[in-house]
Amino acid sequence: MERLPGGRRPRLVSSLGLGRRSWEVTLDEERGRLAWRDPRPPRRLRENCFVPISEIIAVEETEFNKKQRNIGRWQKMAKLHAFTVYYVKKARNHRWRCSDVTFWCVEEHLCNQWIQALKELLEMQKSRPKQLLVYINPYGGKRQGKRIYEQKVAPLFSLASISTDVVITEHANHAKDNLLEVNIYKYDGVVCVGGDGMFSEVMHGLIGRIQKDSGIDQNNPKASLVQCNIRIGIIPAGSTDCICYSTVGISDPVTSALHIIVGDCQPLDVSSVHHNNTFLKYSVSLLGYGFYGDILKDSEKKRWMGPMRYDYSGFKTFLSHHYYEGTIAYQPAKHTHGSPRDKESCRTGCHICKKSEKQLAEQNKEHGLKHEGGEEEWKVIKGKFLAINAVSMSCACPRSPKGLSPAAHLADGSADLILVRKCSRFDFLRYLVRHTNQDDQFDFPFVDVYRVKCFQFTSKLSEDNESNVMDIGKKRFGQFCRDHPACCCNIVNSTWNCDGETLDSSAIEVRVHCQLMKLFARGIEENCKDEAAHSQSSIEQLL
Ligand SMILES: Nc1ncnc2c1ncn2[C@@H]1O[C@H](COP(=O)(O)OP(=O)(O)OP(=O)(O)O)[C@@H](O)[C@H]1O
Ligand SMILES: CCCCCCCCCCCCC/C=C/[C@@H](O)[C@H](CO)NC(C)=O
Ligand SMILES: [Ca+2]
Repeated sequence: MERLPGGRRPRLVSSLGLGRRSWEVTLDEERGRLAWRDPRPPRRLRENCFVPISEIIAVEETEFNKKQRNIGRWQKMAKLHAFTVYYVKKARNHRWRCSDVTFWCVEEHLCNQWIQALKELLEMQKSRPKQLLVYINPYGGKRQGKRIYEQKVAPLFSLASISTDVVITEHANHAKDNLLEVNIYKYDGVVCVGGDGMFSEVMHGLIGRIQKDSGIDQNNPKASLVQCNIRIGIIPAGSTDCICYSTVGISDPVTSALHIIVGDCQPLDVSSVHHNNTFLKYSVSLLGYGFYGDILKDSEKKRWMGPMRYDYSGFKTFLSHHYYEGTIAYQPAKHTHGSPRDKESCRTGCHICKKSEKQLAEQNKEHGLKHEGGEEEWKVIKGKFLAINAVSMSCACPRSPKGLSPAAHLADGSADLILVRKCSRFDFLRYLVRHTNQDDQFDFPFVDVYRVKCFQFTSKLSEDNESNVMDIGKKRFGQFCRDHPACCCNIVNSTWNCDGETLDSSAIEVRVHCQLMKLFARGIEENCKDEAAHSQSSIEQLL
């Protein structure tokens, strides 16, 4: 396409065949879309059909006769030339699918002009990945990771001309260790096929590698960590897939692959967890002590059950009704404008996360990598708790579509700290059930929620018994109590559930790092079936 003054491109408008009819097709670079309309539509179809260029997956020359149905006299009169545009079609519940439309014409030159113009525009989509490093956990979830990748994802990557290096993991920590060695900088992103645990591995590998290459000591809980700009894509094939669900709105491999192909980018908060100046773990979803820690600990022994293990251990843990005593100290997140009791949730283009992004940029400009603002007031809470949950995102998942904290933000630099105090089994059940319906799960006298930027937790046991000798006794006592399932006493420690991995230390120090990493996602889109998809479906009815 020739350029107009100022580098602008003209619109490319042609009359092209689509099905049996002739359509007016427009490639409008300024509006960023490919549109087609029937110049003489029946009354019920006076719509313009369009696809945003940013959601076109690929364009290919098409061998017309193989692909098309009989289009009547045109086919007999001349050799036809055709091209197919593959694009994202948005279905219900945030599901994306790859759809296609084939246009034809008699002139070869016109067909080539269209293919070239579309390819040039796709080349200009700079955020799209060209080379990806893929890790597949063959044992996650229902052990379908390899099949899902090969059958549903690889063909889409190949259609979009993305080249991949694929590693099928052979043991736990394979991906993490590998990321510390390989030349990660030649890739535009890393994809993990598996569940939250697999994502956590890849995230630890990437963040750890960036800190190592930048000379940052991860053991220092006050260090300002260096942001990781290599995006991670999640192809869900795990048991909970909470991180995928909370950032895309659905756990569906094809939808996630398409978000990777179009080059989406969603920044994500990451919490660091330390104990005594020793780095333990990073977390992006749930850090849970008590109920979720106990479920995880029990379910790890039942991995052979697959995703069902969480239901089994969940029921068992609910019946055991253990509570734990301890002290929590936290610093409120004063920089962010939202509250955990907001009615609005974090959605694509969220203005609260955008404000945090701006603040972060200003802060980095002023202070470089030096950590600031550590001396604000701490609030202290002591008590007996059934659950202590800190979530950096909503933690929505198929079991709980609004999540543990429905108004938590993906990238605002804060976590929601949820304290569920000792209450009756019946009340705790009411609290749990509210995760599955529209009622407010924070509207109970025994539940408190705070938006925090950091917190510390020490169990009563760690406070009381600090010496090694006492530690041995404590472990023995713990064993004793576990041997009597009917006992609900609080003299044992729970474990922390850190994004689905257990942490044995019950005294921890947690800090949220605003937007430390990025995903191939765009957050959850507002739940309306968009105009383009609507028009596309009417077109399909017509063809
Ligand atoms: N080849 C392997 N063999 C054994 N374990 C592996 C292998 N590859 C990865 N892992 C480990 O398996 C753990 C669980 O995997 P993954 O998260 O994919 O599935 P899941 O636990 O079923 O799902 P979720 O985390 O969503 O509940 C990860 O923590 C990862 O370290
Ligand atoms: C009787 C009805 C009870 C319904 C209880 C529903 C509550 C479900 C909430 C699930 C939240 C899961 C948060 C995600 C945690 C993940 O990090 C982790 C690893 O995948 N998964 C689990 C289960 O720990
Ligand atoms: Ca957050």
